[in-house]
Amino acid sequence: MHEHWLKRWEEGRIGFHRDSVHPALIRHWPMLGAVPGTKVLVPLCGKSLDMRWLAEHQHPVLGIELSERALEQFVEDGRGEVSRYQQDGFAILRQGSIELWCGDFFHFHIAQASEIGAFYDRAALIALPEATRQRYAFHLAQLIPPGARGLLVSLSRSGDEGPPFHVDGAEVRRLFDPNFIVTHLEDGEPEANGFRESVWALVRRGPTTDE
Ligand SMILES: C[S@@+](CC[C@H](N)C(=O)[O-])C[C@H]1O[C@@H](n2cnc3c(N)ncnc32)[C@H](O)[C@@H]1O
Repeated sequence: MHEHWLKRWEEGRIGFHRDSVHPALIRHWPMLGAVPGTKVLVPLCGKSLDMRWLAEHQHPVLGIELSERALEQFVEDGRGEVSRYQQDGFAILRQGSIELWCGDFFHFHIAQASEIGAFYDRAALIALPEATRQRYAFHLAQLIPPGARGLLVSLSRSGDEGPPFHVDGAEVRRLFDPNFIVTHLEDGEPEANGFRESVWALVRRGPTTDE
């Protein structure tokens, strides 16, 4: 699967990339209750402009992405000095308050996640095949402290060829319920290609949450 994504970036087959900030982020992030200053984890981040929006809203960002090309394109399109360094086997690019870790999300571990207090997933869960989605939900829960919040933009679709993979509401609940309080926020309009996004708020369960 890694080869698949690297090849897509090489060939510019990145139809998932949006040229504008996702409206669900703008609409729902402020209500989530993530305090400004809280660092946001963005798994499988691509070169998403949503990271810039988060940074502009006083959230340091930590994105993780397999493709170096994606991350180089992100900083090229941005403003400000870029620093590059290595840490724990990841090549890291930093621009302003955005740090981009190049490598496999599943190799990113709790010791590196100490400052993370929120997360944002748009098209990360749905980029992964079924068995890996289970692993993803568990891994994310390991990285997120109790009480931390996140926004998930998932996708259901007709047909079973992926990525993007079909992830319905029942699966979102099945995957995340054990470790998160899961709230359905909205369903997007059905798109001509049969895709339909759904938006969810997640709060990491733990001693500080009520449920
Ligand atoms: C569907 S794209 C979504 C990108 C971004 N979230 C967005 O909204 O534009 C999925 C991204 O995940 C990356 N990816 C896939 N598997 C990964 C992994 N195990 N670790 C890190 N990145 C991964 C791919 O290279 C691709 O850029």
